[in-house]
Amino acid sequence: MNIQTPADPFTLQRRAPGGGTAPLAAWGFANETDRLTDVLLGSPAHLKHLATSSLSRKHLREAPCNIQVAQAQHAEMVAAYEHFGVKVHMHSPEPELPMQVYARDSSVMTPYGAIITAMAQWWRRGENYAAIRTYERLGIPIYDMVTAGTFEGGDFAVIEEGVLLIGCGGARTQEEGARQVAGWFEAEGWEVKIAFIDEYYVHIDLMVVPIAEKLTAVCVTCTEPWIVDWLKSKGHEIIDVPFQDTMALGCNAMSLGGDRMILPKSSTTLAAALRARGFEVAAIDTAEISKTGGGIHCMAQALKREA
Ligand SMILES: NC(=[NH2+])NCCC[C@H](N)C(=O)O
Repeated sequence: MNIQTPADPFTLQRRAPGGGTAPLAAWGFANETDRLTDVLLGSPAHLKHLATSSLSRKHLREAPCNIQVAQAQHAEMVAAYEHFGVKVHMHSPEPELPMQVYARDSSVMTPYGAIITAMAQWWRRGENYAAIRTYERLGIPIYDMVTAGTFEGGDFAVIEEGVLLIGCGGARTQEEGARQVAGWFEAEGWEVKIAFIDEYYVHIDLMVVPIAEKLTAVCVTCTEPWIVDWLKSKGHEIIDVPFQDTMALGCNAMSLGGDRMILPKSSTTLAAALRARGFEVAAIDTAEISKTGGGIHCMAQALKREA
């Protein structure tokens, strides 16, 4: 007998106030390291190199992004997901949205539905509205929307099942937004920590990124020691990514589960550490895209992972 679970209907606010929201049946994940089946990406069709952060400003000054090369690199990344059998879903590209390629930030997927975030920079605010339309089109319910200040998805890091690390640099994710999201997940029974970071680093996913169960990539040089100790206290092994690689988005990789990883070609220390552990590694040249301030993890939103 084949009993089909009824899909959860699209709604703009699925969150049960006070906690106890049921996980989605057809979408979502328990953690960020199970086998990825569906990913949400953004098109680089309208990508522009803007001075969005210290890092992107430096590249803009020295050697601006060649957009055509960046687009070709993005296509290779898409091919890598497809090669690994991951279904790729795309936001509808809009010419007014120059940073839509960074699909991590305008929303975040959770076990209970998507959160629509609140982008800090004016040229990214429209991405939040576009994201609502994307989730409606895909039939994925929205858990809730951030209404307290700003919150960007790169600062939402599911460390393991029921454990959340929220980055708060002030310039992108503000403390008000961080506390609102923290409150929701505490009500759901999660352990939540807020990491106050310097705005130079933009988002926490520059320096702390899940690889596999109890295995996390961390730039130990720029990550507060309490975070490393906290991860270790949970039994996580840390792969230390060198500072220079980290600033080239080398820590900003995407776990596909099943000991498979997509990471930037330049991230040779992380790649060697993973290969030594028997991982299958897809190393993509994303150097041109990354001049605009983000990497592989910033460009991807896991919509569904299977245990
Ligand atoms: N999740 C991330 N780390 N995203 C990086 C986004 C980069 C983009 N240039 C911005 O400044 O908004």
